[in-house]
Amino acid sequence: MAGVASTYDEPVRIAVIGGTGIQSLPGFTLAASLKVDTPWGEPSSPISILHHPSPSTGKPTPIAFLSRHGLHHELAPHEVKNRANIAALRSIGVRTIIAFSAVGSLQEEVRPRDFVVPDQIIDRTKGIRPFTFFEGGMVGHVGFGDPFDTSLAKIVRRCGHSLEGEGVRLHDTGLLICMEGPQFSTRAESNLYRSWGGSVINMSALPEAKLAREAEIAYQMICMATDYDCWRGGPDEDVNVEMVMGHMKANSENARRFVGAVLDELSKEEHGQLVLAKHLEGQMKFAGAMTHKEARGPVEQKLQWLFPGYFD
Ligand SMILES: CSC[C@H]1O[C@H](OP(=O)(O)O)[C@H](O)[C@@H]1O
Ligand SMILES: Nc1ncnc2[nH]cnc12
Repeated sequence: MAGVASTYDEPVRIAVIGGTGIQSLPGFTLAASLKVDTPWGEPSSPISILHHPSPSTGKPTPIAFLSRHGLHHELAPHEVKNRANIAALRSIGVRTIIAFSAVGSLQEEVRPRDFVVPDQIIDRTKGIRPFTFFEGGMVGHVGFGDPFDTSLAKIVRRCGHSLEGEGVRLHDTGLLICMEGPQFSTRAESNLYRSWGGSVINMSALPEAKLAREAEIAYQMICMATDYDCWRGGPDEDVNVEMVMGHMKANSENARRFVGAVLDELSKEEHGQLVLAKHLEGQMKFAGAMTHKEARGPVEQKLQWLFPGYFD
């Protein structure tokens, strides 16, 4: 990009991952566009560093923005460069991610254009996406009982509620089904997920959330419903891309306001420790050091890159 810096000297702590219909975050000042190479390859898109004025100090807080499906939505859900995305964000200092996703609703009360802050996930991906940093000679296990960061979730919910009455409808919790795709579900699958108590469905939460946890990054997804999948009506009402994009476009202003409110709040000094994910710091030093030094395989070098000093 002509005239835009390709480096950024300060660590960037907060990132937004944009999904379907959110390939950029207008209204912020573009300070740099970074091409980060990682041992897992290049991320889905260059990382934009945006300046966001902190409401408490007035100083600009840098925010990293990454477009999950590429700058022009060229990556299918199973082609998203999840490991490179998370590794690249961690390498520039990111410890908090707000991820955005267009989802199908599995419940009547979750209406198209409603927002949901999910608190649980059921994994219905098919194991074809690379889903861990810990393979190829170093074994690591990390807790995932709460797949989203519970402290971050509280802030996100508060911000969403502050916009209620201005066109934003928010559901505080939800069970997110993450399916493989790219084809949408069958009616039988959609009804099965409803019988499990599923609230919403997408194709992108995993392995993104798992990799963020492995990378010691606090992660919360904000979902926006765009359809009722295929359980509710006849074939005429089934989800299709036009429907998803139509609702995303019509409600994009609210989505941006929601993300903006969360960034305003996270930029406050009082959230400094949370934004640095101090509660997760160091967990992989032990979880990832299971494999005896002499027995480690070639992945060790990659993990040294991701966690400098952890596995010396
Ligand atoms: C275009 S509909 C299916 C597509 O939409 C969602 O994308 P994202 O989560 O990145 O907003 C869903 O996960 C699928 O990838
Ligand atoms: N019905 C649906 N299924 C999976 N992902 C989606 N994203 C938006 N709507 C969806």
